[in-house]
Amino acid sequence: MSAKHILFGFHAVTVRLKTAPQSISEIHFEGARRDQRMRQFLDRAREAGAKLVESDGERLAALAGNSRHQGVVARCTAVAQQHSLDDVLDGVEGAPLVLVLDGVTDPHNLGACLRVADGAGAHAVVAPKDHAVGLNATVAKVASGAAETVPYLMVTNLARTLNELKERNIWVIGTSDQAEKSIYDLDLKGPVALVLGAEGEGMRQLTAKTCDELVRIPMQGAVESLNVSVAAGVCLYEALRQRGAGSR
Ligand SMILES: C[S@@+](CC[C@H](N)C(=O)[O-])C[C@H]1O[C@@H](n2cnc3c(N)ncnc32)[C@H](O)[C@@H]1O
Repeated sequence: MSAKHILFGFHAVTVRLKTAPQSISEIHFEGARRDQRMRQFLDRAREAGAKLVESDGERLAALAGNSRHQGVVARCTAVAQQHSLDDVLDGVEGAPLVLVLDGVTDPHNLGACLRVADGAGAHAVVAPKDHAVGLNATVAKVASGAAETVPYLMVTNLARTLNELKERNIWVIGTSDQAEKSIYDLDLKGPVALVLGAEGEGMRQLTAKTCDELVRIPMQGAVESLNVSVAAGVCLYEALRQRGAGSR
């Protein structure tokens, strides 16, 4: 029998409803929530044929293991992630926030990046297939659940994907400790993709050239750069702060 997993929050469960509805055995929802987002979610879940179980906030928190469930918790089986960029971005409400990792091969770093992406509410993490680590057990453990909640897209051609993001009016911002402009001088409230590079070399040249803009995180001490997951945290949380979600 396949292992049971818990998914929670509108985004994670909606993505799973779209990509693998058959993997969801039941969705527990907070009956007291009757707002438009919940009504739309329940309509979508019914359309997908999901079994719905009415519940309350306390029981949902026990099921999810925390209180950040937004009134929606799904019991499901694990599936291999098969998201497409279109699947993920079409379901986004508001301005997309995407993390792109060019050449992160250390599973601990990928796990930590997924974890911080989840924390900051990023809609997806994108990486090149031939230049990255996959979602292995170490990644999943370090990610602390975020490997299930954040869509991880491994793409064949990263530069092409960055151009597709631009076609969707997503501003592609590369990061490098050599860049002149500071991340704190950017307006990150609109649709953005933040591109980070590999542990040793940083972003590949073509990746950097494809970005709309390059920015640095100010460094005050003797070291030149931050660990990639720390840099991802700084950038994503600056976007979150600017979007006014920092006090939640
Ligand atoms: C360990 S750093 C690699 C440093 C490498 N020397 C370079 O040229 O980018 C890994 C990644 O974290 C991000 N990063 C780390 N420190 C940064 C900083 N101070 N400013 C901007 N990005 C930074 C960049 O995306 C970088 O490619």
